[in-house]
Amino acid sequence: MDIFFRRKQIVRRPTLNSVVAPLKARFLDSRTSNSVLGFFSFNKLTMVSSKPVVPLEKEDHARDAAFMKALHGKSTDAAGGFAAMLSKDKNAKQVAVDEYFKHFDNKRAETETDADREARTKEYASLTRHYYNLATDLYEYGWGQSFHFCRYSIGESFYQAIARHEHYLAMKTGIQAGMKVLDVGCGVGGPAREIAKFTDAHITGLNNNDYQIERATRYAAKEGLSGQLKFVKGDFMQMSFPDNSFDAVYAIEATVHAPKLVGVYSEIYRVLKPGGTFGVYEWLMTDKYDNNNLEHRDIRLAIEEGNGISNMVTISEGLAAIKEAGFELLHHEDLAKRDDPIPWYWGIAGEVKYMQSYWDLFTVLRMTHAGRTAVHHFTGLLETIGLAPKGTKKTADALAKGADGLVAGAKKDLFTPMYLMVARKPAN
Ligand SMILES: CC(C)=CCC[C@@H](C)[C@H]1CC[C@H]2C3=C(CC[C@]12C)[C@@]1(C)CC[C@H](O)C[C@@H]1CC3
Repeated sequence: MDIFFRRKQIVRRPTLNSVVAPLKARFLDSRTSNSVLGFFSFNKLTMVSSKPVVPLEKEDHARDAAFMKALHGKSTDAAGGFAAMLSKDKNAKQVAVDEYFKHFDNKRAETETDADREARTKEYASLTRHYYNLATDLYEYGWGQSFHFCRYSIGESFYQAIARHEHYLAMKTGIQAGMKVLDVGCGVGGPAREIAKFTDAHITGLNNNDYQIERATRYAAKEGLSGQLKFVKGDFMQMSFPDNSFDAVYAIEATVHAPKLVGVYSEIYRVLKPGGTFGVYEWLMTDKYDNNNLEHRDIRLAIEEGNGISNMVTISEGLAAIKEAGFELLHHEDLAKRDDPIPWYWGIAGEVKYMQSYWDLFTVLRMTHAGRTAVHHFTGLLETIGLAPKGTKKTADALAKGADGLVAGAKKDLFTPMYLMVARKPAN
């Protein structure tokens, strides 16, 4: 409480903190007495051939569902990202902002230590969940409902290219009609809907963010796909599915949120049937990345902060992780290295010259520097007049900084968002 005097009388004026603190307390985990909005407990470890890989955060689905309701309320039903952004609860939003940015505020590449990175990985699930509590509406507004990059060809529209990237992974993973398929880190379900229509498979989307699950479920129903698709809440480092439950598994630019890739790949291996295939587009630093090089570290940290990532690793580490999980690697390739006429990052780099049709203009302008500057000022204005909750501009700025990191990483050949790995769980 902050105290000030009015007409010789002491009046207690609630500060944002005095409102937010009880809200944080409401989401305390009674079992651990940790603030599970941010902290973790060592109750479980992922194991690879009986070796512990990484401590896992304790899950609490009831707490997450309550927080989702408090923060997003009826905005789960809003027609588009921008409309949804305006109707959040401002105190809950402050909690999400604090819980996400505590991992990155005042952290600089110059002074970053291994302990900073380790602290982030210990809270991987809360970090990512809060990132998507903050970023999902902006993603939908600026990009659509498929949260990934893609390759582009001449004359192809933005959404056609996005769908083609999804079809390609479905094809490489061998997804067939009637198969039971898992989508790990499904976002709001754009790829799952497309792949379900493309292949006639049954797809389960796994996601740790309740808001995205609500939106994914609603979009699937709207397209009449509820019988073919379902969306399940859960941490991909500790899945609730029994062993050997899926014919195929895919993941599109999602497993990078894991604290350790071998952890999530091992869970995928466990739930996949023997002989089943796993296909992934992975975000990785290339093997040119040198953690002792300040410029490289700066780029990696900007990508992590702007994209909700606790610990991004290199291509060699990604390949080692998939093998360590037990997979037989069938194919691996950096698709960013294909000889494409249009680079994957052109949209976020604001290179309008690559636009393929005037129809794309509306989509593409929102991704460009000009579009981002407009969002920066507009969200600032909306916050000032009280139409958008505090933290909206900070989130938009972090996404923009992350986008600059992605472009710098791509141009310096330090980063790829489309390292394709296709792997098989050996048949018994
Ligand atoms: C975070 C991971 C692992 C994957 C998401 C990939 C992309 C869909 C996003 C990465 C950077 C994002 C940005 C936007 C949309 C979604 C991404 C391309 C915006 C264009 C949304 C509108 C904002 O005003 C600017 C954003 C820049 C970054």
